[in-house]
Order: sequence, then C-alpha cells, then structure tokens
Amino acid sequence: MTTYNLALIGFGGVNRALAELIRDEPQRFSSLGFELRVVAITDLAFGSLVQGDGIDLAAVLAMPRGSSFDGLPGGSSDPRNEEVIKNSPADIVVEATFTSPVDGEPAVSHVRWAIESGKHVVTTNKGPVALQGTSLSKLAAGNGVRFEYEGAVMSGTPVIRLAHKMLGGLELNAVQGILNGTSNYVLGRMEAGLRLDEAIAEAQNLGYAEADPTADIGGSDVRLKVAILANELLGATIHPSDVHTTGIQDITSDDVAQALANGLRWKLIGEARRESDGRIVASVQPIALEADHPLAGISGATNAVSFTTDLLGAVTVSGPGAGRVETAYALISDIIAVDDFVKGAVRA
Ligand SMILES: NC(=O)c1ccc[n+]([C@@H]2O[C@H](COP(=O)([O-])OP(=O)(O)OC[C@H]3O[C@@H](n4cnc5c(N)ncnc54)[C@H](O)[C@@H]3O)[C@@H](O)[C@H]2O)c1
Ligand SMILES: N[C@@H](CCO)C(=O)O
Repeated sequence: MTTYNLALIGFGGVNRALAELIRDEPQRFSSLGFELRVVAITDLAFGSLVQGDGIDLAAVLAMPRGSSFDGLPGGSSDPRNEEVIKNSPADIVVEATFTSPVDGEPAVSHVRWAIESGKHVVTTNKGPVALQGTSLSKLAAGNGVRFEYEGAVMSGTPVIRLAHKMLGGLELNAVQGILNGTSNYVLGRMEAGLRLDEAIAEAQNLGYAEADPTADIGGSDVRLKVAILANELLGATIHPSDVHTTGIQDITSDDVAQALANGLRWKLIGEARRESDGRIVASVQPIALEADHPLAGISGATNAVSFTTDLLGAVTVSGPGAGRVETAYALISDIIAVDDFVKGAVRA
C-alpha cells in the first residue's frame, strides 16, 4: 500500500476536517489504494510541528486554539512555513490558509515553494488559482508534480475536473451560477427574517464564511471563482479585476421581503460568457430571480453552476458550496488525482 506523507499548511476548519477523516476513517483511504500520514502542520495560531514518523492527530486535534506546538518534539511556536514546505518529508503539501483576493499571498509562495521542492500541492485556496493559476500549473508540469485545486470552486462538489473530463468534447460558451455558500445562506436567512449581521454570524459558525466575510458578502469570493471558471473552462485569460463585481451588501431585509411578496428571490449570480466576437465578459451581481428560474430554488450553502454547451444545451451541477467536511472532500479528490498521476493510473 502506498503511503503519502502530508504537510498541512493552515490548521483551520478545512484541514482539521481532513485530519479528522484521516484519524477516524483510514479504511476510506485504504479502499482507494493508499494511506495518508500527516508529517507536518503549520498554523499562525499553533506554530509548526514536523514529525517524520507521523503526527499523533488525536493529540493535536485535542489542543485548544491558543495553545502552541512549542515544547512538542519537532515543534515551534512560529509557523515556519517556508522551512516546513521545503524541508519536511512531505510528498503532498495541503494548502488551506486564508484566501487573499488581492495578490493570493502568502499562499502563492507556499504553492511555489512546494512545487520547486518536488512536492505535489492540493489546495482549497482560491487566491493562487485565480491570480497565478496558469504560471503555477506550468511550474508544476515542469517539475513533474501535480497542482490540484478542485475545492477552489464549489467546495467538494466536482466542477472543474468534471467539466474537463466529462464535457471535454463540447464547446462551452458560458458558465452561470450561485458560487458562494455564505451569501446564499445569508439571503435565505434574511428571507426567514434575520438581519444581515445575524445571518453572517450563523454562516461563520457553520464554517462557510471566509476569515473576512466581506469577501463573501461583497462578491470578491465569487469574482475569484468566476475568473477561475472562465480561465479553466472557457479558455479565457482574465484577471479577477476584469470581473465586474457587485455584492449583496446593499440588499436590505425590506428588499428581500418585497421580492418574496412579488414571487422573486435575490441570488448572487456569477457569470462568464463568450461574446460573438470571441471576447469573454464576466460579472458578479445580485439578481432577483423569478421563482421558476432554475437557480431560484438553490438554498442554503448549496451552490449550482450551469454550463452552456453547443451539443447538450445547459448542463447544471449542484451540491455543497461550502463547509468544512465538504471542502475536505475536495482535498481527498485532489489526492486521488495525485495518486492516479503517481501510479500512471486511469481510475474508472
Ligand atoms: N470553509 C469552506 O467552506 C471553504 C470552502 C472552499 C474553500 N475554502 C478555502 O479554504 C481555505 C481554508 O478555509 P478554512 O475554512 O479552513 O479557513 P479557516 O479560517 O478556518 O482556517 C485557515 C487557517 O489558516 C491559518 N493561517 C492563515 N494564514 C496562515 C499562514 N500564513 N501560515 C500558517 N497558517 C495560516 C489560520 O490561522 C487558520 O487556522 C481558505 O482559503 C478558504 O477560502 C474554504
Ligand atoms: N466562503 C466561501 C467558501 C467556499 O469557497 C463560501 O461561502 O462559498
């Protein structure tokens, strides 16, 4: 059985959920033909920990936030990301630190250090993918390793790989969808009578929101996802700043109630479309949808994306768009892709 050594960069909601699955459900991985061993963890709150024989996950998961890895063998109170990424005995670096919608840092550097030291990278962080995806993928190919990021769009719901693998023979001309779990959850809770701030607090407790939830509410999270989908699936070369973006911050409880009374539902819609002259235009904006619109019924943290194709018309995928365990699954699907690459396998 192959064993992959993992370095977890960021030990927040998503990477902790992955660590819990590795601790509690080893059979899930052995049935896939490999086992996972965590040999390094870094986090701003805890510092860094490197133990080549495998970290005792039950012990570190039991450590309260505010405690430090300092004092443990291989532990330090500093995150020491660069040293850990470059020098730990990891095969796969699992990047799940904060997303920066501005320059993608420090995650871009984390990914680059990993690739340049011959390690595969799996990440749920949208920043490096939206802002440096093409150059990092090229760097990975040149170094003979994989850079996988299924969780950057729609959490664990397969979108990027599914479109590449299953829609490959089609011409894709547009993608449109609900691509942020927090804002969709918040709009639904406002329909139920909560204030915007109360609904955001609930989404934070449920692990849906970004560390700074203005990214969810102001639309910059969806802007990154639209740029990723446009570049990956429509062959565009757009920067997130090319995506005209309006969030839901100005939608009031009255707007929501008024819309409901008129049979409409406010949704934050991200879209990228190929124009007849070949240009890709992309936007993020709140739209009050008619109740019979296919996206009007997408509720809670569920997301949906509709691909406009030449031979099939609209093909729509929906599923969880946020959540700790749901996003940890995206990392598992990326690790499966790494395993396929390492073994030269094509999984059915
Ligand atoms: N939670 C979700 O539903 C979800 C879904 C898809 C994608 N994502 C993305 O996955 C990533 C992780 O999400 P999360 O929910 O676990 O976030 P989180 O805020 O719970 O955890 C992030 C962790 O990273 C640590 N961190 C931040 N900067 C660091 C640095 N420079 N070095 C070391 N540690 C650092 C923080 O201390 C924190 O513990 C984010 O980029 C997020 O956008 C999250
Ligand atoms: N904060 C994001 C996480 C998934 O990218 C959301 O709510 O959709």
